[in-house]
Amino acid sequence: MSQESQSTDKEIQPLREEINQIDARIVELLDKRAKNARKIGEIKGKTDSPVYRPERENEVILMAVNHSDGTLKPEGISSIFKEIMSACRSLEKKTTVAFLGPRGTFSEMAMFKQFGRSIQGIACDQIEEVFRAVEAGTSQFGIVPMENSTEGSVNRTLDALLRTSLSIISEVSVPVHHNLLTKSGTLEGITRIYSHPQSLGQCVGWLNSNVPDLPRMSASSNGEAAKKASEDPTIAAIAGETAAEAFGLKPVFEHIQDDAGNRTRFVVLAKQGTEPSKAPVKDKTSLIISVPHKAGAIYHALKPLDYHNVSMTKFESRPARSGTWEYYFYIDIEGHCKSPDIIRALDDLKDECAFFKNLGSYPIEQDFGPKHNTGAKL
Ligand SMILES: O=C(O)C(=O)C[C@]1(C(=O)O)C=C[C@@H](O)C=C1
Repeated sequence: MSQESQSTDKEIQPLREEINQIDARIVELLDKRAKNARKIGEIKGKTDSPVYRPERENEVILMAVNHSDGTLKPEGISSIFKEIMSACRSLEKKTTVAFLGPRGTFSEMAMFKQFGRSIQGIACDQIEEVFRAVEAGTSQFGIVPMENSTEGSVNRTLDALLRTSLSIISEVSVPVHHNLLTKSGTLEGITRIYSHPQSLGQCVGWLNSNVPDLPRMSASSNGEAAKKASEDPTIAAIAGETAAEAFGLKPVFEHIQDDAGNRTRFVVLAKQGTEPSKAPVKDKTSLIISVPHKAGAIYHALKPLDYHNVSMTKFESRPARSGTWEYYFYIDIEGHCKSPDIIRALDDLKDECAFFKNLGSYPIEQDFGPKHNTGAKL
């Protein structure tokens, strides 16, 4: 060992010793925390109340972020606490989550971001299968893509939401970076490109400029496309890094999505509902409505929101498929459906609607940008 590295080691050693002591203390506290969670689980078991409480988890994360002196980044604290709560939750009850598989999809990434790693993921082939798994009780929760910042809404999810008896209980978004992947890491011998239609749409500009002659084929998921590419050297796939790792593919080109800030928002489905979040965490409520086929109907339907001072954060239409140019409107409003002002607004809104469905209330995803601080304390 050189003299230089000996002196570096001498300087590092006391800091490592201190880290060892801190880690021992952290583990003691984590065990103590886990024992409390286990007790909470026993109490919940007596009344059959839901173990997973997204509104409480958001509150815990927000308090932890605000307690920090800023040395650790908010997103770092958030992911540490997600994993702590995931491990604690697993002592209360095993968490099962259905997602759009196979492994390596952005749905899987969103699932781990929301629930942590101490869960059992159940890979489904189709979005509708995720709904069915939760409805049938094969899985406690399901996670489905709702909208993408480049391509807009995921229509199969919107259609399945119309029919389901499940509620939306939380939302989570992940950055979506696409790569062009092959077995060899080159385009030699490649005759076609597979991906999910949404992903092909998110990369259309890049594909037109760089590989205009390669036919684009639709796959049920990016993971499925990656699987195909791993089995056939004439196929390239558009998928993320995790799919590349899962199926042993190499990138030919990285970050080929047309928008560098490309993100997908996912929603979590369950049979259970949620309770209103504690301030400063805010809730939103998702609704589907249709209005009578007459002039000014949508204007009259939305008037109660204005009257009760309720903010609308999303408004989107989808054909009712009745062949009569009628539409379902997918609406998000701020607030929880159990809070008095929202109850009043929704009562008035229902009176104006031909169809009304409350998809559920859930905590608004927290954005841990660099300047984040809401004042909540541990
Ligand atoms: O507070 C609760 O209800 C708990 O069960 C504890 C806990 C946690 O680890 O903090 C675990 C699971 C829930 O989703 C929320 C929080």
